[in-house]
Amino acid sequence: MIEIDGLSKCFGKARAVDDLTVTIRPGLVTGFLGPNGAGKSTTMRMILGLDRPSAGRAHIDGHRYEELADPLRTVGAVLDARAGHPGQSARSHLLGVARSNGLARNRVTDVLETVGLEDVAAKRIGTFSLGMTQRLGIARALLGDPSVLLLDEPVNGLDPDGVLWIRGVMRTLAAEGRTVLVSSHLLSEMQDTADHLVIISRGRLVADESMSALLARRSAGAATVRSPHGPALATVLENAGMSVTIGADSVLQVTGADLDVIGTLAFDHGHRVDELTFRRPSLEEVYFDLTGAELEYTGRPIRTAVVAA
Ligand SMILES: Nc1ncnc2c1ncn2[C@@H]1O[C@H](COP(=O)(O)OP(=O)(O)OP(=O)(O)O)[C@@H](O)[C@H]1O
Repeated sequence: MIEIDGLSKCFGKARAVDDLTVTIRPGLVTGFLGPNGAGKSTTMRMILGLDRPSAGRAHIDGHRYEELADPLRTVGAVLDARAGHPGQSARSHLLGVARSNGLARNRVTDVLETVGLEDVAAKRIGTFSLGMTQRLGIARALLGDPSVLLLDEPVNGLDPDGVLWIRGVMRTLAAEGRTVLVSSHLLSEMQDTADHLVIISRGRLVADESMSALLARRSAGAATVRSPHGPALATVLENAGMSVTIGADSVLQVTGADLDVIGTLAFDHGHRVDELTFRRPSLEEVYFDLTGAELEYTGRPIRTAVVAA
């Protein structure tokens, strides 16, 4: 379990992480989402004792990272998959990490097998593809058989096979009862992988909810209403305080009410309804609903330079 309490980090006057309080529970894949610069990496670095908090604390299984007697046995992390000397083989790199952390040699064979690198264990790391490098990073994180895993953007640059593989690994680790915290800006990837989401924006917590609860938020979803009396029904619904847009073939998109309320109003006013469905918002829509107004870096149109003749 990771317990974060009032965690803050200032770089000069800038607050990268601002009074963050959240608990990351075991047995789940928790997605850690936020726009670029939201403070995800800084938070992970503070959990791992790589950055000193300006205020607050982060505990892993009840202890600050610095207090852990055998850190690798408690927490494994992949912050930057690149590690080790490019001329070293994967096996000798892992053996070195095992030796310097007092871990049994046979763990190296175990983790090489877990990540599917046994056949290339003797190859030099420098010749590895990005996917193999990510696998090696995960092997290193698993060496101590830790109960907590932190992965910073693990699918960055991976091909679909690699993405699928990492997704499977995370799900398996969580199913084994471990705490898995994975940061990403790939929302669609999180939608398929995470059980729970922690979303931050400008260093502040904006959501800490199960994936299903987050997607069930009605604010970003809309009801589709198809009726031969579209415009008249739209007026009825608007008069009841709902927000209605009329699309092609007079199909209505309605927000601000549950389906049964819409259906009852239509019935009471004598409007036949041929379709009444609720479209669940995608994670992307919910995410922008939550963070959109607070994006640190928003795109601006590129101006074409005008060169004076
Ligand atoms: N060492 C540092 N010195 C100064 N500012 C920093 C430092 N590290 C991070 N920051 C700033 O802190 C803020 C949070 O950065 P951080 O890398 O934690 O965000 P992030 O959510 O991981 O972003 P990304 O998705 O782009 O990796 C940013 O404004 C960043 O510029």
